[in-house]
Amino acid sequence: MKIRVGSRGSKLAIAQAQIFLESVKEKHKEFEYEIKIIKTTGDKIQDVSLDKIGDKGVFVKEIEESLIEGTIDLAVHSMKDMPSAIPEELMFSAIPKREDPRDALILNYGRKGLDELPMGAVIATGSKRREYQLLRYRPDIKIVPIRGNIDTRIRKMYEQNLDGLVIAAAGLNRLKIKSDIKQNIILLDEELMLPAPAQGALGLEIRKNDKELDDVLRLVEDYESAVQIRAEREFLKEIDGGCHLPIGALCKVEGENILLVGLLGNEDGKILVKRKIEGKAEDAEMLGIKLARIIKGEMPK
Ligand SMILES: NCc1[nH]cc(CCC(=O)O)c1CC(=O)O
Repeated sequence: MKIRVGSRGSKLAIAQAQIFLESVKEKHKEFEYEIKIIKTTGDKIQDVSLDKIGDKGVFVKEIEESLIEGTIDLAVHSMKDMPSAIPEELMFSAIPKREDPRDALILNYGRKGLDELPMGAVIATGSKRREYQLLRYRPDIKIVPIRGNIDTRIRKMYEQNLDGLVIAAAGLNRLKIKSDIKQNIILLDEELMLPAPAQGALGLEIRKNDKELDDVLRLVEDYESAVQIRAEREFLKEIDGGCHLPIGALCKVEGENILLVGLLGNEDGKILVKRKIEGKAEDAEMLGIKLARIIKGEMPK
């Protein structure tokens, strides 16, 4: 079978589609694919901050239209960029093994670590979740906004002589970006920096009626990743926040049990509520909803 796969044109989008598709080929010898690049609204508008151009849908709308029209059969997305609701005609297939969910800090030349940064050091991020959690740990740090794909962000760090940049470890790993003489990459512990719901996971979007493709993709399902994503995405959906609020979630699986940590803050970051819940893996969705309700109940009106 030959599958037409839609992907955004960024290096990261193409790399993660290829890495994933090669892993399917290993399990299913007859599997063949071609990648079609689709330019989304989010890719076209590069100079506007994301909270101003609308919801998460800006990176997926054109790709979903191609799926529905039938010009592609599969879209490989970063699950964390996916809105809670997808079109009726479509569904997510299997959840493959998740990359490292943590955030990483890329430090410019000579900077040793977060604790060693001088007072008033300048760190770039466009995410409220990253900004406010970093400020909790180091209130003296100055946060500046940044946009663009991973290479562009790193280039801007050098050009503007910033001290560092927060970015998803998954993206760095997939693009094989490592520490070197010019930059030092450190992973941020989830205690300090709770990741975005589903960070590091892929969302495999297909047509609901494409049973044949769904069966093939099920070969690469990863049980633990699937449970984590169910809990974290259900938490996100119930929080119903939008990208102007800091929202984080991370689920850990221990056999049949899970531990889910969730975070919600207000717009200016003065309030950050972080709580956890434990239970059975089979109740992942319900626990996500329950935790979201607990946290929302603690937010001042
Ligand atoms: N928001 C953009 C985006 N979408 C997915 C990733 C990284 C890969 C992933 O989390 O799956 C990134 C870059 C980042 O957040 O630093």
